[in-house]
Amino acid sequence: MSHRAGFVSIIGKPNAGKSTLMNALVGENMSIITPKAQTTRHRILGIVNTEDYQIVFSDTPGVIKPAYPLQESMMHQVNGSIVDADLILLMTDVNEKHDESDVIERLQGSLAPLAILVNKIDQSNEETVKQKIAYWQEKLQPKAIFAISALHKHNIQSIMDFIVDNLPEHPAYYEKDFLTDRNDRFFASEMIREQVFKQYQKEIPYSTEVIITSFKEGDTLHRISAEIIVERDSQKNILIGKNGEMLKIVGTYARKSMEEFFQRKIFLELFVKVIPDWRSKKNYLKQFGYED
Ligand SMILES: Nc1nc2c(ncn2[C@@H]2O[C@H](COP(=O)(O)OP(=O)(O)OP(=O)(O)O)[C@@H](O)[C@H]2O)c(=O)[nH]1
Repeated sequence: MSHRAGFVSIIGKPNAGKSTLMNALVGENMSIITPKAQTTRHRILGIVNTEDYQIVFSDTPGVIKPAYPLQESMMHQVNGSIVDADLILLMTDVNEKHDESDVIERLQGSLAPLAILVNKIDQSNEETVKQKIAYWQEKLQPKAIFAISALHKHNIQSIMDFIVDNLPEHPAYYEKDFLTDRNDRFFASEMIREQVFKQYQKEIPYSTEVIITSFKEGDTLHRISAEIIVERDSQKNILIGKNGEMLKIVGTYARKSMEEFFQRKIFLELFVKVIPDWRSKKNYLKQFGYED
């Protein structure tokens, strides 16, 4: 059989479980996962290679109506990955109460085959799952519908089989040892951002960006320095916490994630910096990698 390769985009609302699925499919923790919506801000490629095929997955930010320029950039990345897709996986939460018209609108115009994934069935019952499947069947007539639990890796293999069956015949797009388009600095910054999303409430996570200012690689130890950027002095105080306690917690957990990811000891230094309104300023968004 000849070689197959293609781009598979995972699209859906915030919190549907896209990053959890991508990690389950790729078998690595490429995308950070938190209980808060809008955790993923960039399109991230995760690549699965075998001798016979190459699947290039795109995890994408959740579809929202953008309220500020950072979110506009996030939605450009969603559109880009829909345009590129050979196959689209539409991720939906079985318990989603709102209609998903904004997601469906974005998919219009795409000719790529569509599979719908009804996720989090571990938090549902047979009757509801059946109703959801019937709903999506009628609404979009997809090529396939899967009831899954990304978290418990339930039905993941059926999705993989479907994808491989539907991949176009094509030579590999990337070298076969290539697993992602992102570098170690990106993953390091994401592991810090993950802790900011987990440890703080309200607007702090959404007002935060993480910049790696120094990354010195060693055989047994990586030395990493990072700046956590917030929008206001009040946020800086919350981030640091009384006697620096909160920042210490972020640093400890982020360091542990990094040690596991890089399989090295990590020395991590964190600084907090205020850049007023960075999420709305094109020059900062560009500098932070959001505008292409
Ligand atoms: N119970 C249950 N929870 C899940 C499942 N899949 C994902 N989750 C949880 O849902 C939350 C959101 O998961 P993510 O994978 O970050 O969702 P996402 O769609 O990438 O979110 P955004 O980055 O906001 O677009 C996390 O707390 C996950 O653990 C599932 O199958 N069952």
